[in-house]
Amino acid sequence: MTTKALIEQIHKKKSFLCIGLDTDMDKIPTYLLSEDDPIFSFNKAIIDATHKYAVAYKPNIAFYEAYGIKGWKSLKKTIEYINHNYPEIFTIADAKRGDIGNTSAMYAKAFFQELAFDSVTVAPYMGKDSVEPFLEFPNKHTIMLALTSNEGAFDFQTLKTNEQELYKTVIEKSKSWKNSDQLMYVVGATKAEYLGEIRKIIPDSFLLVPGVGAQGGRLEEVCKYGMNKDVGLLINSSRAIIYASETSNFAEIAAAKAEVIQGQMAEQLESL
Ligand SMILES: O=C(O)c1cc(=O)[nH]c(=O)n1[C@@H]1O[C@H](COP(=O)(O)O)[C@@H](O)[C@H]1O
Repeated sequence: MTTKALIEQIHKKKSFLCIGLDTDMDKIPTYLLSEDDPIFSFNKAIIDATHKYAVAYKPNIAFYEAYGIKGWKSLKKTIEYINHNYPEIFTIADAKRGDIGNTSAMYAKAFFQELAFDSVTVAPYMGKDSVEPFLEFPNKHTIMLALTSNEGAFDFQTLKTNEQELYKTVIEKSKSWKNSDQLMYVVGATKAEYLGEIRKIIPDSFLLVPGVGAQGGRLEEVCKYGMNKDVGLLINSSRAIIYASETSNFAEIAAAKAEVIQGQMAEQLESL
């Protein structure tokens, strides 16, 4: 999907909500466990109920890998279901990959070709040649960890190297990489106060912002510092939406949660 198509969808739906499909067998309603593929059944119900309010879905690959072959099958069915039924939706494989070049090329093939995601998250620790293979795929996007939402972000990412914080150096360097216009960046909603500084380095890039809801990040603050003329934000919420209820009408309740967030996003878009 092109960035232009993503922006159009955001304006059409008045939403920049990404729903995280962190689907955990221990958390889904127990009556689903007797189904053939409980993870897919749960995802399908959530997607059908919430797609009006969301522009992106982000399955976190760990939640699928944890169940081995069955989990991979559920993941494949989920991405195929979205691509077939809701082709306007932007899809993110949250895999946090990155390795030496020929290995990264295989990760890229797995998520962009075999599974046909629009984007994949990568960790930048191994540098340029570990990220560039992901950037070889036209109209696919590579979402690089910049400043993450967790406490451990302060262990390395904010340490000063060459007079500035490491995360700033990482973002700056990545701008010189081949096809860097296909890069997006992860910035945690819990780090909203850093967004002003980040926007000075990458005013035009899209940011994936996880950490609202269960981790305590605030939508208004993220928009205040992070929004650009094209919106430039995909704000993710996983647990606070998909596990809003354990009852049989879990999908409706998830949709109601998503609708509230979409309403707040529509207000923010009015100020653009
Ligand atoms: O790359 C991510 O998506 C990510 C980066 C980050 O800094 N923090 C973060 O929470 N995430 C992911 O975003 C999701 C957040 O889930 P909730 O806290 O349940 O909304 C999880 O899938 C995390 O793995």
